Amino acid sequence: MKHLIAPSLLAADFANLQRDIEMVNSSDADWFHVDVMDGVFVPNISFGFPVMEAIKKHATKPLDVHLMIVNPDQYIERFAAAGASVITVHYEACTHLHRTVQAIHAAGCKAGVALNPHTPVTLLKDILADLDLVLVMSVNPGFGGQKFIPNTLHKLRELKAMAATLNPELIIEVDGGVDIHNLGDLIQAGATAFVAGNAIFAATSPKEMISELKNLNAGLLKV
Ligand SMILES: O=C(CO)[C@@H](O)[C@H](O)COP(=O)(O)O
Ligand SMILES: [Fe+2]
Repeated sequence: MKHLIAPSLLAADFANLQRDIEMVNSSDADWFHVDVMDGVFVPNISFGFPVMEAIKKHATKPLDVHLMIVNPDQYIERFAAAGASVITVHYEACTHLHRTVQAIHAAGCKAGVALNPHTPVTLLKDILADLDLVLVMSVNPGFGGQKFIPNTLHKLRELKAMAATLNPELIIEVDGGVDIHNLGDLIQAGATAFVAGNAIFAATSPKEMISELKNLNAGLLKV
């Protein structure tokens, strides 16, 4: 299956959000990546329900919601009601991760778990079969426009090997510092979905950059 591209609206122009959403609607992108930050789990605050509901009103593609918040359980149903298709919680923010994943599924969404750069993928072994997606953070969460951490490539390879036996359908998403230069290596390492903020919205033509990212021919790269 062709890899998925999820432009991160964190890098969009919030004063022209509808324009940027419509650009993504008409592009080769697959999902909208929606970064929710609470100022507690991460040292930054992005936006909450009113903005997400406004995004949902205009978006014609699924919302891939990345919750960088403590106590995500408290808000699963509200994020589902606000239009999330995928809800990803952080491993580091969940005491009862299995229960949280069940709650995401009960709310009718795909369930994802995100790992900070320091968190080993092996910690997901006993829950991998219950997940739809694992999001491997390739920067420390909290900000767009950061530099890609190269160790991510090892983590992706390890996760791909684990998923081959435990959950072959798993979507392996990578988030942070992804661009046209490292995308090929990331595909080869096993990632199947790519978040990109700066690489898209700071490009001369964001829509063309989405097409370049989407159509990078992984077939020409030896997987
Ligand atoms: O979750 C996050 C940051 O915490 C990301 O989704 C960023 O928004 C990605 O931005 P770039 O690194 O691609 O600019
Ligand atoms: Fe994100």
